[in-house]
Amino acid sequence: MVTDNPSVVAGAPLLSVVDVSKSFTIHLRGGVRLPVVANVTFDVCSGECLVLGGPSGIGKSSILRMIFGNYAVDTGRILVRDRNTGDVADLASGDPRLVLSLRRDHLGYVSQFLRALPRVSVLDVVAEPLLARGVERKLASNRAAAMLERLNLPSSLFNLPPATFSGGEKQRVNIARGFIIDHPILLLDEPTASLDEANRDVVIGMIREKLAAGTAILGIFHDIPVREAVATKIIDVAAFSTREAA
Ligand SMILES: Nc1ncnc2c1ncn2[C@@H]1O[C@H](COP(=O)(O)OP(=O)(O)OP(=O)(O)O)[C@@H](O)[C@H]1O
Repeated sequence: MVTDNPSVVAGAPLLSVVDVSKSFTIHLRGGVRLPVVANVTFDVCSGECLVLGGPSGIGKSSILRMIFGNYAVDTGRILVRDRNTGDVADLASGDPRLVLSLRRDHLGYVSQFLRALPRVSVLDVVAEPLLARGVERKLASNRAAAMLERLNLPSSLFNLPPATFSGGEKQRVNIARGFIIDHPILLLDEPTASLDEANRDVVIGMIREKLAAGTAILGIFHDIPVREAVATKIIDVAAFSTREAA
């Protein structure tokens, strides 16, 4: 990591997960607790793509959701480092305002499924993160269109809401929205699961560009060619599991 600020430790991780554990309480089953992971500990540095591996149901998506603040952690810390100042914030113990500000400035997340408001056009769905940061509408729309064109989404779809799109089309909209901002940390939950080979290759290229620009990426890729193309390190989440895979 290159910085002019002496307070920043060169090569310090942008994301550190420290001794995190998580169990779910199933209220419909009389409050039974299902432990999922414990002692989850790893770092992700600038330019690194750490892949979470392991069997279905072992807790990979839950770890991403905890890091994005969608799931609360039971114990442990999720440390997000500011790459300019070196300041570190613990998302795990932060209030919702801290979580929102870390999402705005540090954490991008591409989930498996697009959650879009009804009647909002694809262009607006993708441009929204830029508009929220004060980018002028025309410029934001142009950048959204360029991103969607790169992902081979037909321009005839740009002004439609994505609710009725195919799985692969929705996934490309989701990727465009997640990649349009240069977040220092990017969380990817199977971003290529519904894509054909040509579009998968486009996404591999986009991920590699982010890495070259210094983004710290944490991802889940069941697709082995994608994993091999982008991973700098793979962690087997079974090592943190507290139970058998589902
Ligand atoms: N909100 C929730 N409430 C209750 N249990 C949950 C919840 N979210 C996840 N789980 C359970 O936690 C376990 C881990 O799920 P998770 O989705 O993290 O696994 P995964 O490794 O990502 O699986 P896959 O590879 O199939 O996507 C599963 O047994 C799942 O049923």
